[in-house]
Amino acid sequence: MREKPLTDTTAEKVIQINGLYKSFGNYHVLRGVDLDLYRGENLVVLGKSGTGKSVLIKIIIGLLTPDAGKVEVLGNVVDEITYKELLALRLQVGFSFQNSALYDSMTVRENLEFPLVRNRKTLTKGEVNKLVEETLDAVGLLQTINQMPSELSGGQRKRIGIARTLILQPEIMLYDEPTAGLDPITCLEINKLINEVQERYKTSSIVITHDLTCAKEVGNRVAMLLDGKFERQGTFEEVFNTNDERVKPFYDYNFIK
Ligand SMILES: Nc1ncnc2c1ncn2[C@@H]1O[C@H](COP(=O)(O)OP(=O)(O)OP(=O)(O)O)[C@@H](O)[C@H]1O
Repeated sequence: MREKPLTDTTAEKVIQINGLYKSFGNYHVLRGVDLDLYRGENLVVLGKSGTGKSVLIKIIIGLLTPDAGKVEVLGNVVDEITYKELLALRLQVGFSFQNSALYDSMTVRENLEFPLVRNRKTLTKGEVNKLVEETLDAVGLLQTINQMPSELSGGQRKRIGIARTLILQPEIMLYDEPTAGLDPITCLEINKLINEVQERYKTSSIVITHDLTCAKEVGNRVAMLLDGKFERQGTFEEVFNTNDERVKPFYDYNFIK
C-alpha cells in the first residue's frame, strides 16, 4: 500500500477552526472543535454517524452558523463576511456530494458545462469546451462526454461528480464519503483519483469517510471526531494506536480483526 508523505505543517493554513461549538436544541453536536487544514494536504475526517461531520462541512461553507468559535477559510472569517463574499469563497471550496448530485436530464458534457456557464461567464465557447475535455480527461472519462448519467456506473458517476467540482479549479476540495457504496476495486480507483487530483490541481482537501483503506491511502493526516471534538489527530498509525473503545472498533471492523 502506498505510504502518504507527512503533512508539511510549516505550510499556510487554508482552514483554521478554533473553539467551534454548534448545538441543535439540547443536542450539543460540536463541543470545542479545533482543526487546521494545511495547504496541499489531504486531511481525512473520521467519526461515527451523527457525530457532526456534515455539520462541520456546512459551517465551513457557510450553510450553518456557529454558536461560538472562529472558522477561517482562505483568510475569511466565514460568519463575518458579506453574502457576496461568501458566494465568491464558495467558488474556491469545491464540495463533492456523496450522491454525486448529477443532473440526470443532462449529458456528461452539459453537467460539466453547467458550473462554468453559471460562474465563469466571460469564458468563450471554445474555452468552455477545452476545460470540459481537460477535466474529463483528468478523471479518465473523456469517452463518456456524450453519455447520460443513467448510462454510467456508480464509480463513473462519482468521477463525473468530482470532475464537476474540479472544473471550477477550487483551492480546497471537500469529499463527502467518496467511496461509499462502491466495490473494492472501484474504491481503489477513487482513492487513486483523489491522490491524482491532489498532485495535479494542488488542492488542499478534507475527505470524510468511514473507509479506513481510503483514509490510509489518501490521508496525509487523519482527525477523528469523538464526543464533539477532534480528540485524536495525527498520522493514521498515531490515531489508531490506542485502546480507546470509541476508536478501536473502526479499525477492527475495517481490517477484520
Ligand atoms: N439542521 C439541523 N437541525 C437539527 N439537527 C441537525 C441539523 N443538522 C444536523 N443535525 C443533527 O446533528 C447531528 C450530526 O449530524 P451530521 O449530519 O453532521 O452527522 P454525520 O457525522 O455527518 O453523520 P453520517 O456519518 O451519518 O453522515 C445529527 O444528530 C443530526 O440529526
